[in-house]
Amino acid sequence: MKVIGIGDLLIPSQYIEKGFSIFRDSGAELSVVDWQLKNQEELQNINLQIEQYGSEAYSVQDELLEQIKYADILITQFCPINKKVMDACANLKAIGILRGGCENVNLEAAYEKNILVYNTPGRNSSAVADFTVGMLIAECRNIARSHANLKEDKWVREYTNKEYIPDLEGRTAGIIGLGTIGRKVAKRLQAFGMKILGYDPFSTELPEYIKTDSLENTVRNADFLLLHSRMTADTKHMINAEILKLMKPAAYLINTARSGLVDEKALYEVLDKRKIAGAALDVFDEEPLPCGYALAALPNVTITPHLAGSTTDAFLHSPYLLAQEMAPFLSGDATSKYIINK
Ligand SMILES: NC(=O)c1ccc[n+]([C@@H]2O[C@H](COP(=O)([O-])OP(=O)(O)OC[C@H]3O[C@@H](n4cnc5c(N)ncnc54)[C@H](O)[C@@H]3O)[C@@H](O)[C@H]2O)c1
Ligand SMILES: O=C(O)[C@H](O)COP(=O)(O)O
Repeated sequence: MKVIGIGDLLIPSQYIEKGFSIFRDSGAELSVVDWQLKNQEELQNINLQIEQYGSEAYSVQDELLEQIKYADILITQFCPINKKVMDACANLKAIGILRGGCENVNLEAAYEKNILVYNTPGRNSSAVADFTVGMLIAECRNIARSHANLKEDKWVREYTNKEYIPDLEGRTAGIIGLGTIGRKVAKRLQAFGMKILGYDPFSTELPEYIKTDSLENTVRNADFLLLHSRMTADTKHMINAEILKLMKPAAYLINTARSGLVDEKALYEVLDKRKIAGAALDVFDEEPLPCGYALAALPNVTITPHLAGSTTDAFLHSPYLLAQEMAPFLSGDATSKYIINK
């Protein structure tokens, strides 16, 4: 078996190479190449746009196709594995994706060609869950804006949310999407003494401290509304102007999932008019943020540049987790794994 890892700017080839130690025992022939991107901006735009337009919109350079054409197994995080790539790799039997989502794989094409697709759910779920809690506290306790003010020699102790600064204990977290990350966030917030209410039409076997309700009731009751759903055609703008109207004036919205889950213009309106207390956002309709982005200028928003999943631990663990997932395939007793995005 020839296994080829394709590194990118987020998981460079040296991390993939370390993760290959598990594959090594199977006697596979291992190599790694890099998907050469012009710059970080290109990667981030591709990450977002893949989910919007489908991976066939992107071409992989001919030089890369030449390097990977004999692969039996391809491993990558963000490199588009579209029909063109599958056509170029005549022996391809399996694709391993170092992500929870497989939006950069043309799953239909893989299915037609009988190529198995493996993903790595939860590879950075602890990273995102930790970060989400940090964002929540940073926003409602004015940590980031106080920091920015002090750096400019400004001693400011009062902000627009001065009537809405909550203790977390006893408050309600409304979690939309109770997958790997949503559940880890729930566990962390429960430890703060918060009540956990959630909405996820597909979730099963939840811990007893997570109560579920409709989307509307979850939003109505939340002191903190946290978005952790996957981005699909069905979830696009699920948090629209009508839903935002249901939020309490003292509530905060935290989004470390995907910006498309929220109608960003409607969110701007409710924040600008102080219909909700504030928001903390790691993801945006346009990434990297262009200069003068309206949301960024609001005084009741904490923002970060799509950083939630980026810990060294997550990058290091990803290839190991995927290799474990694919071990049965390498030892010849694969159960078919065709991933269909919800
Ligand atoms: N900011 C970052 O750096 C970063 C890093 C990793 C993941 N993410 C994003 O975080 C989100 C969660 O990731 P995950 O690994 O927990 O995914 P996951 O697939 O484990 O969980 C997603 C959950 O969304 C649920 N869902 C689907 N449709 C829904 C709907 N209509 N309403 C409510 N819930 C619905 C699914 O049932 C699932 O339980 C994803 O959007 C992912 O892209 C962001
Ligand atoms: O950059 C991100 O948002 C994540 O690393 C991608 O997360 P996903 O693979 O779970 O969609």
